[in-house]
Amino acid sequence: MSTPHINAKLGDFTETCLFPGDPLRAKFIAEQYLEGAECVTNVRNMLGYTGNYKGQRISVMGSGMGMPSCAIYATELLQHYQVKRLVRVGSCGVFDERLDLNDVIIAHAAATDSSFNRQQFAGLDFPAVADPRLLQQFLNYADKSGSSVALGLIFSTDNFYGGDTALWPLFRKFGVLGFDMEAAALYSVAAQFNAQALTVLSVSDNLLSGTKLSAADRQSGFATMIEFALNALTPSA
Ligand SMILES: O=P(O)(O)O[C@H]1O[C@H](CO)[C@@H](O)[C@H]1O
Ligand SMILES: O=c1cc[nH]c(=O)[nH]1
Repeated sequence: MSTPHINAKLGDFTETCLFPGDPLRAKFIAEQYLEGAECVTNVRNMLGYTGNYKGQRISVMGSGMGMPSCAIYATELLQHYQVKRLVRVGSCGVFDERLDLNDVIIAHAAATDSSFNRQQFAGLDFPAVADPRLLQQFLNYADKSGSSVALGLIFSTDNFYGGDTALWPLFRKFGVLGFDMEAAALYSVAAQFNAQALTVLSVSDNLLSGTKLSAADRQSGFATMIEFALNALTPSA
């Protein structure tokens, strides 16, 4: 079987799939962290892999950038490939002086400027929230391992370059830690298919200081976030 955007066979994906935006980050995770990783899909170079981490099978696939792309891959994985759990391991920009490059954030919910969720939900406001059991699992692992993670809201935007900085005080007041471009749609697509989703982000852009990671670091860095997510998903391994 295949879908318009995935050419894997049924059974090639495991129930749990890491879901970075960058397909080359997916390749990096597979090659650096998964034993026996095999590429299971490559349509449009949106690479997906399955391998073993500490003896447990796990998949990783790119989502692309932005909510429309993320929603296409999430839908096909959940609807056709029997994936049950999507964990976004993404990058983000922050405007909070307590956070800096490479810090790790867990987004328990996402506000958005996108109309995607209203289109999904009959024009009404949808609460884009992480799966509570998966969130608890990650928080428990953070406590147990002493991992430093910030827990908060994220703002998923359609507009990487055009954000209005005048909104930052409002966002701060409401607990928004930073920006990504996918979490809000990922959470509604997961809800639609009764699946679990969580977003973990590593800071790539400090919007206050203007410091930012290189393209190479966004592709092949983020070890703290990647190892945190893999270990939180395999706590007994
Ligand atoms: O690094 P990824 O996971 O792609 O996430 C962030 O990076 C991209 C923008 O550079 C957007 O997709 C944004 O959400
Ligand atoms: O959405 C994003 C991702 C990374 N950095 C940003 O500033 N925004």
